[in-house]
Amino acid sequence: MTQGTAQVLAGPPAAAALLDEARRRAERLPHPPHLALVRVGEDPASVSYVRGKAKKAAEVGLSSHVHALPGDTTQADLLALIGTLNADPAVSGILVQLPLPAHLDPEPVLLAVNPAKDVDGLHPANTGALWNAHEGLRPCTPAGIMALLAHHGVPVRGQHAVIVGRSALVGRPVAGLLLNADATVTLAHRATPDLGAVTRGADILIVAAGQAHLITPDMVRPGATVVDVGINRVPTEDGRGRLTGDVHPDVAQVAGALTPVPGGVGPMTVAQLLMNTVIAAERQHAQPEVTGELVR
Ligand SMILES: Nc1nc2c(c(=O)[nH]1)N[C@@H](CN(C=O)c1ccc(C(=O)N[C@@H](CCC(=O)O)C(=O)O)cc1)CN2
Repeated sequence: MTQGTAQVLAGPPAAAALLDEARRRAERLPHPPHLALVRVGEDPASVSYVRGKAKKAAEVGLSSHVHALPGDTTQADLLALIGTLNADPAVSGILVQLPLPAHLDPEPVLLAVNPAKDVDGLHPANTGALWNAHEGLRPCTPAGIMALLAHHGVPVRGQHAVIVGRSALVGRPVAGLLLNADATVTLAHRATPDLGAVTRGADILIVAAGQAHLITPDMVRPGATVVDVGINRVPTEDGRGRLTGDVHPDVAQVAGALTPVPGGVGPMTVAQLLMNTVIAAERQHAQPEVTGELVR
């Protein structure tokens, strides 16, 4: 590490290691694990993320199918598809790409996925397992963050981790994972008074607030590890826009280590999804009664 410039916690090498492990474990199964990707509507970011997931699945020897439903799909039709995928023993994992169009309620949809096939880790059976440190499937971005820290040798045990943002997709579950890894955890959010006073106490600062450059250098303890989960598209003169994180680039002058955007946490989300699909397939192979309609 150069003085005054944070070590870069790059996502691609950590993601490659996770994908290698997924490929090796998938090869040991009698059939390639199958991932069902459900997308409703044509939101450009969702189209791109789902395409990326299917492409990476093929690269590691998993089969996948994109169930692309029209934007005016009803809640009943979406639930019927989930029911069909739950009942199909050839389907190892089911992912419903978020966000869903505004007329659909995501909660009953996530609740309908068989927890054993819930490779997004968002079913209450899996979030409950996470908070009780029981076996289950863990949400992809949070588990990817833990794998990224481990890959780069960042210790977690005994560290004070501060998380900014309490979303179901990132903030809440990453708090549970850090707690399970013996960190002392503080969860900050939009109602936290004097956010800087809280973030300055962090050895590990995880920012998932969805607000470009929310975290400025004065809010970071010198030498801290900073994980930027933000993906904000900001306008550029050429009209194409540019991705930037929730952490101001000048934080690199203060932090000990920092994840870039893009190229940090993002690739870990996809790699962890494929790892989760392999884990789900392994458990279903060992315990076939959790597939099909028997367990909901
Ligand atoms: N059902 C889910 N929906 C969504 C999730 C999720 O985990 N489950 N996460 C996000 C989107 N997402 C995956 O779905 C995702 C976001 C970002 C990346 C990524 O690799 N980002 C790149 C930049 C990509 C770009 O140029 O646009 C990076 O950060 O380097 C992958 C997946 C919301 N929905």
